Amino acid sequence: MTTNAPSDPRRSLRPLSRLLPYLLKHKGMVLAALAALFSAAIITLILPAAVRRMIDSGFGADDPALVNSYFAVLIGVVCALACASSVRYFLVMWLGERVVAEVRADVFAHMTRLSPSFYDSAKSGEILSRLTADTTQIKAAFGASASLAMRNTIMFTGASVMMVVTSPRLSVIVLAAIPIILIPIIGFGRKVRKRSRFAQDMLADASAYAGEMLGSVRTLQAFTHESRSSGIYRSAVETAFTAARQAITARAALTGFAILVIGSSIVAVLWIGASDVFAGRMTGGELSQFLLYSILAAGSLAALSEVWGELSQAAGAAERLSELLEITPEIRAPLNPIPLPDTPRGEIRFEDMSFAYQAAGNLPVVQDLTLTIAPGEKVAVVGPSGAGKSTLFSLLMRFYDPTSGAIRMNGVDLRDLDPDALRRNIALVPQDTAVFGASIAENIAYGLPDAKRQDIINAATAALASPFIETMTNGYDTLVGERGITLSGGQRQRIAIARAVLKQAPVLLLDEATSALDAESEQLVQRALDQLMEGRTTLIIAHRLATVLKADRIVVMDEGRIVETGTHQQLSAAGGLYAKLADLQFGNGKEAKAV
Ligand SMILES: Nc1ncnc2c1ncn2[C@@H]1O[C@H](COP(=O)(O)OP(=O)(O)OP(=O)(O)O)[C@@H](O)[C@H]1O
Repeated sequence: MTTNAPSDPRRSLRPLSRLLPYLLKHKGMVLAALAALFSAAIITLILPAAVRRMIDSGFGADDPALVNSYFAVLIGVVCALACASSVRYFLVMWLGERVVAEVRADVFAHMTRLSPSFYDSAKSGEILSRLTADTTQIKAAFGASASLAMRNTIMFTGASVMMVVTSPRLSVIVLAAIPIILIPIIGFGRKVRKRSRFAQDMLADASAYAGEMLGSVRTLQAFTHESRSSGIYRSAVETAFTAARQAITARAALTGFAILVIGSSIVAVLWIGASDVFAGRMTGGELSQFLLYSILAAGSLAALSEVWGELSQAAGAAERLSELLEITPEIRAPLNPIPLPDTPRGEIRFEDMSFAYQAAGNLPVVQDLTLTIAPGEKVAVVGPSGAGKSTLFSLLMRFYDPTSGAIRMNGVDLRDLDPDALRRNIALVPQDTAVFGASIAENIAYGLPDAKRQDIINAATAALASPFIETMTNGYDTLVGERGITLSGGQRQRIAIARAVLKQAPVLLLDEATSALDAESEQLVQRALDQLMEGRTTLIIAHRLATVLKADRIVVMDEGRIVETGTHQQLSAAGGLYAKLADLQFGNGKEAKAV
């Protein structure tokens, strides 16, 4: 995956424009926020002028009544400022939260649609870090930094103009200090950005590592890997800390420098201004007004330097998210998909098909495979480990497209079908059953969330899962741990079979569906599966040949090719690979006949 390389020069804020459509969905709120932003800035800019008039006309004229009325107006101005600022804060933060909620939901929805080939090489921990850490940065940018940037730009421009209007002479001193501050800000800022991006990359890697390790905590402990894992994580976190420390050092130096230059220029202004007041070249009120404007201008400039760093970090985050959103799923529905009939017959044809996984360097895994499976036929696929059996199932589900040749269902090339429609017609019992941290009933109804409770119970009964479910504290409403950790392998497998029973699809794919069951349960579940297979096109992968004896046909695969086909008797008699496998398991096939 192309990720956030620290050397990547992401200085521009352009990636943030990718988020504009999200903002534009809430035009009313954006306009209201801008109005509040401008009002607050303008009111703040009015304040110094009001102070000057109060000093010059009130104190200067020695008129307490005037001073009182000025104070009353000032309180009104402060109230308006308070209202505008709190409305601004609410609207801007609301927009930040809203945009991020929508970006997160869109990125997740997009990720669920990416083909399995993407996940063959992607790190899920790293993607999670983008979904959480990067979106949080964007929230900060939209919620606070963008509004701060706008507010401070308005304030800086307004205060600078007002300074020149108030005293062009003193303005020269303050404005001369600006380049002295800006030049190091740009230099330091670049360093800050580079180091903090690096710190984030290291943290993302560390989170990916932590996610993987904690997800397999039993293996970690079984192999006493605790200290090593902790050490690896600690050193990643330490590297992130070092990078963050360098960024902080640069930022601290920058802050000190900015305060020194700004403070000195203000003192200089005050000094020169005071002598101007003594000499009668300006009034005390004018000096106060100028001073307040220069403090506002300096404060805005300092805030802008800080915000700039945050905005460019957010731009980096937006870019990382855009990268994810720009990945197009390899498997997509065609523009005009051919509809499958309401009750498809379930005929499957592999036509001179070859396939290679990109992630495995395009080495052919299935080669020149031709096979037709009639509707309702039960075909067993056997062969040594790594022969390409599960890959056939993945291709049938259209998780991948063949490199050459075609696969057809009811005569239609899978690439001409909508993948959703295709998958609705296939029930898969995979090798590694995925059970989720939800209730047992929700897990069984995973493919059919609207299923009736009675249908769920019937499916569980058929899959022989009801006896263990009924002994659980809350029966079908019992929550299972994350990834079904609180269930045994056999229990998980029965949940998967119940799922397939509930789905009632015309094509059934069983990949080692009973491998985790004890002999007795296997026989019972097998009976349930026999019933389920009735009238359905079924492909069965099984290492235990006892499971495949009842198949209408057995296909033997080796190194991605079909090497034999026939019934158990025919293949045992042929003396090929199947006979060898059967011999190893049954001893001359004698016991096989007994099964
Ligand atoms: N997602 C993947 N990315 C890259 N290579 C893969 C992927 N899945 C499987 N392979 C490779 O493809 C080959 C066939 O794997 P497959 O799982 O289809 O074999 P199998 O016959 O089902 O094996 P088993 O009986 O052990 O399940 C193997 O060499 C495997 O390493």
